[in-house]
Amino acid sequence: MRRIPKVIIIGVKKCGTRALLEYLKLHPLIKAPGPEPHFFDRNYHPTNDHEITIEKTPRYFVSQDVPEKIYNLSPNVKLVVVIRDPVVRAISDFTQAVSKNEVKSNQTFRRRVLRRDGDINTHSSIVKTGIYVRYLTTWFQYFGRSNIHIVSGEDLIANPLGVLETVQDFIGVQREIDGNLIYFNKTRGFPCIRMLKRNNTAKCFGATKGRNHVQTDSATLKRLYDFYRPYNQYLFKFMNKTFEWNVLQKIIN
Ligand SMILES: Nc1ncnc2c1ncn2[C@@H]1O[C@H](COP(=O)(O)OS(=O)(=O)O)[C@@H](OP(=O)(O)O)[C@H]1O
Repeated sequence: MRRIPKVIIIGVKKCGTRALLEYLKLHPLIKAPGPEPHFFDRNYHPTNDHEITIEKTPRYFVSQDVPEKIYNLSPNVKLVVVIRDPVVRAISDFTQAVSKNEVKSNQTFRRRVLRRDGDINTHSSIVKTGIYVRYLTTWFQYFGRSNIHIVSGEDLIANPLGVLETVQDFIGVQREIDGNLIYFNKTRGFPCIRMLKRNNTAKCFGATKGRNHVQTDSATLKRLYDFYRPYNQYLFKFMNKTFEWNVLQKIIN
């Protein structure tokens, strides 16, 4: 029988999708073909699989045609979305672009997210991606609330085991991820995975995860927080849940 993934981490870019995928792979029944197989955009071929196949492709979240494509193939698929403070997400996204040399040398975070007149550049994907509620409403229209699970990226770092319990319940598998395998690594400042098969050596995520962010000024941060606030409030109402997105608040006050 030909199968497509039963669970998809659809995003959001720079919110912790890779960590979540790696943790879930510790479950004996959960298999992932690769970190980002791009099943629904580049490699649109259903595959054979007898286990719970999971894939993560953060671009799906913001791709207009993907919700319908997935729905037409698999209306009951379970979707997981990781979201974090959209201002921090934007900085993380820009930091990645800088490190990949995708940013001109005179480009700063401020210039990327603000227009010359000081208004928010709503055409920038770095800004748009953080308007989570705009994309989520489409996903909810197709898949309904019961098939979409929203994870806090901040909780995923602070309490990975707690998050994983809720995700395993959502996926419908027994809670079999061994909590001893995930531990907080002080040097990295993030949780890492203990590799039993490799003498308990640590598997931390590469330098592209949890890196130092580019610096930005408090006025830009304030503009962004003001911009996202109404969208966030709408999102919290929509989800019936609130996230504490104020880590940078002390800088702007
Ligand atoms: N355990 C662990 N180790 C390292 N990093 C962790 C971990 N858990 C969550 N995170 C956060 O994941 C952020 C990267 O998100 P993604 O994996 O979704 O990025 S990507 O879109 O796939 O490029 C990354 O963002 P930055 O800190 O901005 O680099 C991390 O904050």
